[in-house]
Amino acid sequence: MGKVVLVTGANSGIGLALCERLLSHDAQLQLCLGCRNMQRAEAAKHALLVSHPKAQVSIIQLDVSSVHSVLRAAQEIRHRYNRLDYLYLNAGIMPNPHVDYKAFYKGLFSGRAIHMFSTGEGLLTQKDTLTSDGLQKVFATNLFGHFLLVRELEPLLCRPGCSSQVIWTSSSNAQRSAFCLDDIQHKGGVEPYSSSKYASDLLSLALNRRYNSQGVYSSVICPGLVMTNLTYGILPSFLWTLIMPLMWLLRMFTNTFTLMPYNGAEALFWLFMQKPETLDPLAKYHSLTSGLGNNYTQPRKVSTDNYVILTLCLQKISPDLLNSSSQGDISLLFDEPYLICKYEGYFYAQIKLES
Ligand SMILES: NC(=O)C1=CN([C@@H]2O[C@H](COP(=O)(O)OP(=O)(O)OC[C@H]3O[C@@H](n4cnc5c(N)ncnc54)[C@H](OP(=O)(O)O)[C@@H]3O)[C@@H](O)[C@H]2O)C=CC1
Ligand SMILES: CC(C)=CCC[C@@H](C)[C@H]1CC[C@H]2C3=C(CC[C@]12C)[C@@]1(C)CCC(=O)[C@@H](C)[C@@H]1CC3
Repeated sequence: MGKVVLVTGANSGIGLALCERLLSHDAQLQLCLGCRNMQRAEAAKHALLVSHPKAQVSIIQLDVSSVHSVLRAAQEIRHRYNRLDYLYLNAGIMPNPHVDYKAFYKGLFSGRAIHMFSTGEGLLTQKDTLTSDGLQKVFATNLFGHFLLVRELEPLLCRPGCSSQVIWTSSSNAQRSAFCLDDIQHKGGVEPYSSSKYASDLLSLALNRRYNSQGVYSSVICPGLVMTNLTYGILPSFLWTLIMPLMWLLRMFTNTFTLMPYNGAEALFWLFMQKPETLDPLAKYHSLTSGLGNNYTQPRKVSTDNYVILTLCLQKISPDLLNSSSQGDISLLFDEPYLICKYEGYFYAQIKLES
């Protein structure tokens, strides 16, 4: 049986480009596309089969923002496969983005212009909404649903004598300043995207602590700035077309302008070929494209110094261990040295504080 790979958000952008690259590399793969929209999923499957007619590609309906959908999809995946070698947690959203042009012009003439272009730091805000579970949508999509998926697929990921990889599509937009322990869903802020990506970096560290001994290795990547549905939602397309020559020029100064989904998928693909035991749990793997168009992957330390290192150790406990909990309320109970985050009295996160 070939390796089993599940990719969330596989029907477009970086996820779809990754699937193309994986199938070109290994024709024996059993590739499962985790998508919320079946029509878009079928179109993606069709496109993959046109270039790889013999490939084994299946679809699982999965809305990562919905607890019910994740639980149902995980059950179906456990039924279909007896192993999972790679779990790509790639689906992500940045709803209703707004560019702060004042900060942009200020940044242009500061010494941090390149940093601003490669991280988007301080330039973007978003308006979040609620899911039907009553959770903040960005948190539920980019982080919580994926966490539930990992937990629910544990029996396929943790197999004696075998190793598996969990790979998060994070971002260099992940910022410590956007993440607040008292508000992990980012209910009260305007940078839920940045907050959710920072939390995914922390969560990946925690997953490594918890699962490495069972052969499961978690990594985070940043694909760079890639032109996809997500980025086309930030500026009107005519503006992107206008500034495109500038973006190609900027590649000479920052290799983070990968621009094409194929390039953005570089680090995701690179990780596929690594021995997971050799990976650095404290690294974020960046897809980079040089001015001459060469792709490569570079590990950079996840920014965890100069402030408290937070380790999210997420676990599943029985409902009776927790008392009252209202639907959609991820509440935090302080229990030194842990913060316990609960959801429907069932899932909770232990956030250990270290100095
Ligand atoms: N583009 C960029 O510059 C960067 C992107 N990223 C990250 O890369 C990842 C992929 O994004 P990208 O390819 O750019 O953008 P796309 O919008 O092209 O892809 C996002 C994918 O996620 C899927 N998705 C969104 N919400 C859900 C959900 N609730 N359940 C299941 N699938 C969902 C989308 O499905 P549907 O088609 O149905 O909407 C789509 O397939 C994201 O995590 C993003 O944050 C990180 C850094 C930079
Ligand atoms: C209006 C003009 C002339 C320029 C505006 C440029 C910004 C819209 C653009 C500059 C850096 C970009 C960037 C991202 C979004 C668009 C920018 C802010 C991201 C935040 C997109 C999502 C990610 O995850 C990051 C890695 C990107 C970092 C750079």
